[in-house]
Amino acid sequence: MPSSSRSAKDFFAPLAVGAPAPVREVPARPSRAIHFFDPSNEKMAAKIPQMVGTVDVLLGNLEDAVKADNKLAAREGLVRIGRDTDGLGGPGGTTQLWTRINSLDSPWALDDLTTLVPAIGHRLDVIMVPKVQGAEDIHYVDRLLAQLEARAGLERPILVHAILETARGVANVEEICGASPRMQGLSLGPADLAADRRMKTTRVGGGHPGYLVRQDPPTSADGAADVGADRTTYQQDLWHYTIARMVDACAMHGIYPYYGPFGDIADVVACEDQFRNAFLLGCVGTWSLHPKQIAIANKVFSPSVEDIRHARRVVAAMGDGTGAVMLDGKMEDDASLKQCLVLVDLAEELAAIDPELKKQYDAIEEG
Ligand SMILES: CC(=O)SCCNC(=O)CCNC(=O)[C@H](O)C(C)(C)COP(=O)(O)OP(=O)(O)OC[C@H]1O[C@@H](n2cnc3c(N)ncnc32)[C@H](O)[C@@H]1OP(=O)(O)O
Ligand SMILES: O=CC(=O)O
Ligand SMILES: [Mg+2]
Repeated sequence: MPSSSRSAKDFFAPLAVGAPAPVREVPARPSRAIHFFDPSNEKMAAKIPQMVGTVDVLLGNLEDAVKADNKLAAREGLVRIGRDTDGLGGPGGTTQLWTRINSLDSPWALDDLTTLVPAIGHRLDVIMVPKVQGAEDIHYVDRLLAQLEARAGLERPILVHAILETARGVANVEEICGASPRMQGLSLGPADLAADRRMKTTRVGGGHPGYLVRQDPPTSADGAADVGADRTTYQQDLWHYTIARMVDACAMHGIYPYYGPFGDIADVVACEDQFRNAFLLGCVGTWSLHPKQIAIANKVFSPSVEDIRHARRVVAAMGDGTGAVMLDGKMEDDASLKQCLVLVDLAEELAAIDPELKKQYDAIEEG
């Protein structure tokens, strides 16, 4: 039952006469990397046509990281790219086209929506809304999009993705996810969230060496603790709590969770670790801020050949899917089978759009 102020019977009704019918199920389209670009940056914009087909999602960013003086140029640049780029966005697109609009309290958000939907609404797959505080923000966008879609004669609804980057947004995460059938997913916004929570960090995502636990001190023969002794410390994940909440809220509402930005572009190793933590916890993808983060995201958010080999063995060993069996000294049953099916299904979805991955997964059967 969706947590919305609308009754269950009205939940899937269009919000404006002539608007397309809302989706009943959010399409599971691969979106391992949501690659951000600034459409007002001519060098970046020029690279977009050749990036189609090399990344699951291209996102024209209009919000933070676009200078205030360039907001109009970014919006217009995105309209041009959406209109003129083959294979980008819409039902037949090989790469999805998303945008991140400006925040709803900014001077730009209204014009972002009223410009983009009539101009390139047929190409736009998902609109990312930043700094979402509660269901009321989604309801506002939901109704406005329905009106704009009706006026533009669009045949399919544009989906909505919220960034979780305020304390109130985190507190309201379940109602945000259930606020509209348009809700496609959520991304973690660690930079704004850190500021809003008054965390004492200065980074865009990732860990912090000060957030750690330390091994207990050794004790001497008389039982005294030697607190000055060298002790191993273990850096902890600042984002574990929020990602886990986000994953549960998304799973409950049948929508998709994503990690967000990793700002240390040079540290490709820690970036991969952060992405993998999110993947293992249930996220389906992440943002990419720089071209070199696309390959990292594609690698991490595609199940490994080893995992698929194992998952297929469990599926085969479990026969009709009930009971318990032993495989390599380990017990497998209905629950581990379900985990394996998550991986096998994901591999099939990815293989359908990624020929290189398909070759690797197909080779498992031969080998
Ligand atoms: C907290 C948040 O809100 S995060 C989301 C908002 N932030 C963003 O969207 C940032 C997007 N990324 C960027 O702006 C840039 O990648 C930066 C500023 C991080 C680094 O930019 P640069 O210093 O130019 O990077 P670098 O010199 O390595 O770029 C190499 C090439 O890749 C291009 N490039 C860099 N980033 C991108 C991108 N995101 N998309 C496409 N091309 C890009 C550059 O234009 C450059 O092209 P060139 O070889 O023709 O000169
Ligand atoms: O928008 C992203 C963030 O981390 O803030
Ligand atoms: Mg932000």
